[in-house]
Amino acid sequence: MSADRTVQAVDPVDAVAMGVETDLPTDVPLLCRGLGKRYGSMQALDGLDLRIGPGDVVGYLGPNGSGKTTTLRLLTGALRPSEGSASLFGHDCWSDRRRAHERLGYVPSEPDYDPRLTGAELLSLSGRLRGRDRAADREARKRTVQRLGIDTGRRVGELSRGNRQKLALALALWHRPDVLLLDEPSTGLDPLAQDVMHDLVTGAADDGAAVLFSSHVLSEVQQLARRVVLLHHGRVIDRADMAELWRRTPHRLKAIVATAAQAVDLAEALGHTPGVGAVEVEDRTVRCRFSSTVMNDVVHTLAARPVLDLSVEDTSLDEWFDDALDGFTRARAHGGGGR
Ligand SMILES: Nc1ncnc2c1ncn2[C@@H]1O[C@H](COP(=O)(O)OP(=O)(O)OP(=O)(O)O)[C@@H](O)[C@H]1O
Repeated sequence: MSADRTVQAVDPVDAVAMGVETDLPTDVPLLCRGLGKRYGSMQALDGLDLRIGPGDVVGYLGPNGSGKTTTLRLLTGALRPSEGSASLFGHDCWSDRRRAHERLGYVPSEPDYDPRLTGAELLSLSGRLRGRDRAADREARKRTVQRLGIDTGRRVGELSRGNRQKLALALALWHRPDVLLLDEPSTGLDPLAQDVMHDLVTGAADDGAAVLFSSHVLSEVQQLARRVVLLHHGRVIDRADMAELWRRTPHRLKAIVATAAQAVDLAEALGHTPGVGAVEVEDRTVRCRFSSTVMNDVVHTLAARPVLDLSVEDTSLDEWFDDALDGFTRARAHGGGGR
């Protein structure tokens, strides 16, 4: 087999694992291969393999200090890797930073712009630095600013944390980047601004951007991410596809009916529905767990009865997160570990 055919046949991440050298693929928006970073003797990131394609949205999770910001800073070229490489569209994030970052939008965890500049000045500077200052570009900046509700006449030093975050989002998004990196993007945002941010990020992905965002807000991750990667002490300990997590993890249901007798009747009906488990009755309240695959059966059972109040909790990500961390901690206690 020729070298070219080897490159086409083998996924670059797999290729690294197999010890096959490939060129950096120019059609892959974001690729990390064995990426590592040491601060002195402390290994903050260890052997990260990650590939993100167009339109993919990856939630990057992990406890404090697990290496999320370090990864994002390696991808922006602010840090030099100690091992491995990171590339955007085939351009190395450290040695070929200028080209790598032409199509990048980045929201840092602590936006620290020159406090003397106004938002308008920063946005205009961003346009000039990108060589994008035509009427259409100025219009795009205006639209993004309006969506986020930013007063661009104020100096950065006078802005609240939330308004500085909105400005960081505008700077990252107005030019429609092909790769979007967001470090805890909802920090400081009120619920309305969080919704706008979610719409903007989803819109960018729908337009084909590859998105990697870190977050501690699991409900937000559940809403935005198509995949999740869990980091602990600098190492990936689990990865999951959100669609698969939705399918396989149970929902928790709580229904309140008018009388204790109705509660017993509902519990019996639910108990006879395949896919429903852990049915409990307490006075007028019925609780159970069910998987997404039997959602319609559960709805039919409920619809035939006089339910006064109903709540369904989606627990997929919380349970996965807790289980994965528990499993990793137990494995380490027994001398193992995981990637
Ligand atoms: N400049 C630095 N010098 C030394 N150690 C650092 C430096 N930056 C980060 N670290 C250490 O590297 C590890 C990973 O830090 P990092 O900020 O990447 O974690 P994180 O997952 O983003 O955490 P958080 O969720 O709290 O933001 C931590 O132990 C941190 O103390």
